[in-house]
Amino acid sequence: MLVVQNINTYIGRKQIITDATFEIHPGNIIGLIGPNGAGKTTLMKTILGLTKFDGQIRLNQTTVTENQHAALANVGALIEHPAIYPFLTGQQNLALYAHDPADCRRLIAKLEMTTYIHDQAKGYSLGMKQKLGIAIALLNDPQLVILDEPMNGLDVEATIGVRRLIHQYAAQGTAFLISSHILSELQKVMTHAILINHGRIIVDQPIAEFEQLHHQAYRLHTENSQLTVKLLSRHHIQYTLDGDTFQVNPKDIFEIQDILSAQHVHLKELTPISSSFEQIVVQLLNQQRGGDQHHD
Ligand SMILES: Nc1ncnc2c1ncn2[C@@H]1O[C@H](COP(=O)(O)OP(=O)(O)OP(=O)(O)O)[C@@H](O)[C@H]1O
Repeated sequence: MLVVQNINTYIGRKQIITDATFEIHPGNIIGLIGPNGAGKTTLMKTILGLTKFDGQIRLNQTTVTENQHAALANVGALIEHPAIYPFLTGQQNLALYAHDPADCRRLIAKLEMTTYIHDQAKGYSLGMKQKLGIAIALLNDPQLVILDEPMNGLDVEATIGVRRLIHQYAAQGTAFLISSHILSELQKVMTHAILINHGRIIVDQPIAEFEQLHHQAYRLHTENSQLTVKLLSRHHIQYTLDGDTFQVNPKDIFEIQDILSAQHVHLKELTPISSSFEQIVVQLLNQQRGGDQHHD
């Protein structure tokens, strides 16, 4: 549905996105993850034809450029602050974009905006504005919805409501590209993860594959920790040590067993341990910085 190929985005003379390539298919919920300033918002704006870029963006075979937005008719978006007219009511704001009043009513009910939807939007709280912005993005059964930090300012119930809506729309084939710093929240909805750092995509994977490929470390416990330290160091094998427990990389476990066995150091434990999604992301970013394998 959406094909992004070799995108380079510039703001002024500064290159913000470098060589971004990925695809989004119907029903995908892509979590766009990355540190502050990584380029998430810029990438979203680029897809919406709002920045200067080179490379190819095609939505259903139709090209999007800075000046060609026809393909975006079926794309809903909430980027930075919702585009809301403060002197109109929430209802009037929705009506500006809606093709079908029934669609408005449905979204107002699902996002529980009934009590204030006839008030002027200028009096709305941050969360109320955010919900209205999400409702606008979801109007008219979009094929693709781009949401930048959608959970900003939402209370617990609204967060659950938005999550439910995302699942419902995705089940009907709508695709989502969602950025959030709340990884635990993204984890509840996303089917794929794109990790971006310094404007480059460093991971683009289905979530199951992502966790499987990146999560493992092994816990190692031997009968002689001091000798184990010496042997691992001598063979340049990376590890962390907490008390008597080592943590090592999966790729090294066979070599470690051979080394220890050659020196008659017996294993007491060698077991896979899983990391949280957050730990994996931190680890990947650390690796990018040339950092080590330490965990919190
Ligand atoms: N209008 C602008 N002028 C100059 N530089 C900009 C502009 N907008 C963004 N940038 C730069 O582009 C880079 C990416 O910014 P962007 O807002 O896309 O990051 P982000 O991943 O969305 O960050 P955050 O998580 O903090 O929202 C940053 O280095 C930022 O300083």
